[in-house]
Amino acid sequence: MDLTSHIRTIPHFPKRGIAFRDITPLLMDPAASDHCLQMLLERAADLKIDKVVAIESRGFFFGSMMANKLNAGFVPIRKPGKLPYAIEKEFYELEYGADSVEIHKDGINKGERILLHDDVLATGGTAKAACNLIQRLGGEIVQCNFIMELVELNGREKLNGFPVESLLSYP
Ligand SMILES: O=P(O)(O)OC[C@H]1O[C@H](OP(=O)(O)OP(=O)(O)O)[C@H](O)[C@@H]1O
Ligand SMILES: Nc1ncnc2[nH]cnc12
Repeated sequence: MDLTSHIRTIPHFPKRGIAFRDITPLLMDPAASDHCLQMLLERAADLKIDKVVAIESRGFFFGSMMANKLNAGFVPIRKPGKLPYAIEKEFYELEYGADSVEIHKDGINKGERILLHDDVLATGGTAKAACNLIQRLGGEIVQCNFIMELVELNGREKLNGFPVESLLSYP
């Protein structure tokens, strides 16, 4: 199955010059979503994952599905001000703005094996900030896993030192 046919490109969203890669057609198609999930799981097979950590909001869809299938806990990394308990916070830049991300301090126990998931790896700013949070809490990042990477933005370089897997590559 060709997953790219379920990803829609919207020119100039959310800003002029950005080609937005939209996964909502993939989410609407159960067979394609299941195929995507199986491909993500294949890449995480035998890694003995304790927790899947996923990034708000588009990382939550397949992140929570993977956690369920891997019999792992699910931990959200959220935009600022959304998590109710004690947090760790990290600032980052992205392709079209700057922001910060937060995680609950009790989301990860020292030494736990972590799979980080998001839909898109672009500049890598968000994922790198997420990795910093995970490491601050003592988690071991065993894989950073994405549906797609936007190769020209070199996100992989920012995640230097972590194993990175993505299903699809876009310019
Ligand atoms: O590699 P980067 O340059 O950091 O960009 C990638 C991030 O940008 C998008 O999220 P966005 O901030 O648009 O939020 P959303 O998932 O809530 O739509 C995407 O889902 C990643 O989280
Ligand atoms: N071009 C893009 N499309 C979808 N999500 C993104 N996150 C960062 N850049 C993006």
